[in-house]
Amino acid sequence: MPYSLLSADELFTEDDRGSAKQKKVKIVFVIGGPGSGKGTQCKRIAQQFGYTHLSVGEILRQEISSGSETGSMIQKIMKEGKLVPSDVTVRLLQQAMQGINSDKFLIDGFPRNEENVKAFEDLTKMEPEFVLYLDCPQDEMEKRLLSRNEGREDDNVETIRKRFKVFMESTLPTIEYYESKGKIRKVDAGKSVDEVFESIKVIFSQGKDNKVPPSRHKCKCLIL
Ligand SMILES: Nc1ncnc2c1ncn2[C@@H]1O[C@H](COP(=O)(O)OP(=O)(O)OP(=O)(O)O)[C@@H](O)[C@H]1O
Ligand SMILES: Nc1ccn([C@@H]2O[C@H](COP(=O)(O)O)[C@@H](O)[C@H]2O)c(=O)n1
Ligand SMILES: [Mg+2]
Repeated sequence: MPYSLLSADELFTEDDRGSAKQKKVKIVFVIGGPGSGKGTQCKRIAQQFGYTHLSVGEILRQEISSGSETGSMIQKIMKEGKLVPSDVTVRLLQQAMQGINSDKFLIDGFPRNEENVKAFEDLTKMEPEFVLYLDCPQDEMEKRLLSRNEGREDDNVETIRKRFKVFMESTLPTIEYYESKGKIRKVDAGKSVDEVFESIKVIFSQGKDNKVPPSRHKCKCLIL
């Protein structure tokens, strides 16, 4: 089945179509290693700053729960700590976004690799306003995941280590790509939940365009 993503036309509301005005949808991506606190902080950001929080991992887990063939394919990949093909991920993300009437999306756990970035850019022709990067030491992330107790099949030492490897090899280059575009807003996520949120609040409070000086994350350029 061919997958399509939100087209520019689909981003018009009924009212907007009448007055030929485009609905401006603002997107913020939230990335960080497994257990860096993406879900925890996104809940707070959504509450305080009026964003719609979409966790891509959660969207994929819902597909698993639906019992579909795609769901069983996703389940196998997740158990291995690997990444789901981008056409599947982006289609499910699109469906979730289309089902919600919001102009501010906080997309948690996306993008995870170069393929995710490319699929999103190609299909939506949209870019995030900025990318929040939760930077956390690996030993702290591992400790958090091993005491999370939410019954996730991928929260075991073996899979956690694989997820760290995928983060280093596949996700860090996407951070470098957005850094080269001046879009990374990095926070130290190794502190307490309250302290991390204090740093995040500064970023989300910087005027309507969220224009804050980019963080000084050293990186190489990712050629897409
Ligand atoms: N700053 C923090 N200090 C201590 N514990 C935290 C902190 N942030 C989150 N936690 C806890 O760590 C665990 C992982 O947090 P969370 O689920 O938010 O991470 P995540 O980045 O979404 O992980 P994943 O990528 O696996 O979905 C949770 O049990 C959460 O309560
Ligand atoms: N863009 C993404 C996001 C997630 N996955 C898969 O889901 C797993 C869990 O994601 P969390 O954000 O909840 O940690 C992740 O390990 C991947 O298997 C993905 O493939 N692509
Ligand atoms: Mg999460």
